Amino acid sequence: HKHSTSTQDNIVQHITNENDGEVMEAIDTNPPRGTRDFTPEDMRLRSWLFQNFREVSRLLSFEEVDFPVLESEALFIRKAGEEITQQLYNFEDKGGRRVVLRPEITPSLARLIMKQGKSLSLPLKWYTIGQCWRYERMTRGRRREHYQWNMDIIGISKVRAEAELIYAAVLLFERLGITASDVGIRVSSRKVLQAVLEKYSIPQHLFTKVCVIVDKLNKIPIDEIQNELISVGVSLGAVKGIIEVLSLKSFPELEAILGSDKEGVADLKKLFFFAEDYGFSQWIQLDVSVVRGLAYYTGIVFEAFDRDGKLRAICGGGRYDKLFSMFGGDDTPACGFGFGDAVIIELLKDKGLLPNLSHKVDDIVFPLDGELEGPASRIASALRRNGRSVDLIEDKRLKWVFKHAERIGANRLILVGNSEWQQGMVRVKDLSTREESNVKIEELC
Ligand SMILES: OCc1cccc(Br)n1
Repeated sequence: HKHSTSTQDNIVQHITNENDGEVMEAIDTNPPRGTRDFTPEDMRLRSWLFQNFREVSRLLSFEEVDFPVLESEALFIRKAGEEITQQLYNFEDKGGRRVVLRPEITPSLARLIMKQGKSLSLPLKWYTIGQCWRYERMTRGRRREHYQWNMDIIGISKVRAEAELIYAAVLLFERLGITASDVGIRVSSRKVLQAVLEKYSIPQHLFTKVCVIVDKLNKIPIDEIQNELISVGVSLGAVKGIIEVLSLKSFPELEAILGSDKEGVADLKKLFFFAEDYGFSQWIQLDVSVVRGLAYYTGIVFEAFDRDGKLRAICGGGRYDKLFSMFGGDDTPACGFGFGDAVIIELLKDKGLLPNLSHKVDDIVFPLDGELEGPASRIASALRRNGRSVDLIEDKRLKWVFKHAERIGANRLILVGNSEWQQGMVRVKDLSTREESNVKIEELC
């Protein structure tokens, strides 16, 4: 029997075990704060999404790789004040090592590439789908984990690599039924911001901090952006200049301020030129306010957004040519993107594009009475060896079995009955045509 005492968080049920009277507290059935369980229905949707990630990766000849979710904390200690490094899910393990549940994938990828060194032939195109973590005070009640599809191209310095990546994201959207009228991709280059800082002779060491602050544009009030820029040492004149450039949305405007020979402008023009051949021109737009919030981006950056403006960025990425040297390795050109598993599902819901996925089984095998359980198992295992998914049912009434067959969308209901079995037959009901017939065992598979 149970008696309940209410505590701070929830009703704690003390179930008194009638055998030895020991009071055992019922477990809390919720997963840890900020994490999710995936029921079979949830998992079908997630697997459907991930299968699309994998298929696009295959179409672009990317190879799958994987890394531990647990990483050394040192991989993510950066001084640029990024949100991602201020919310590390970090702890000390029993060996006294400072470790984290990784907040992103790219540093692990760079670590593995550095580890393999000269034995790797470049360029390479790698992808992975992995769970990433952050430890955010629950004041904001946001998730603490999500899965990210990462695509990275290492060893190509030309803008062709960014075009391949943006094309991969567009291909994924198209596969899910999303069009360029649902989603746009804002594109810019940090080299543009670099040029602005040079124009106002802002010291180079402020570059990543300025990028991280400017990434908050349209997320926090503009005067807070200005105050943060000033607080890291940017002059008021430069702040005005930065804000002005960030509002630019066309190449003529940009060239008027920076000149057309600037590397950043040339890269972007090339990307827009490639977009014609790839067929994703309708998806991309120049938007200099896009900088992305990661310290290590150095060139073209991009992020996909829903044109209704209701959701956070769907995916984002860019070029990070300095990450390897930051880790003490050789300079290696690199670019990539991350694509989370949460915002895209919200977008599909909003657009009525969620797929209708049900539990699919080929055959249900059911012995009509007790002593036919052996033959039923034999039939089930033969069918399974022939690649058919089989649900072998026992201890149920026939009425339940028929309903169950309908519920899980089985193709055939195979009833093992005495008289048929004596003739080496079983009764088969085709659940799509509703036809019933006796079938020889050997003709079943
Ligand atoms: O994209 C930022 C991020 C990183 C780790 C976990 C979650 Br949820 N979100």
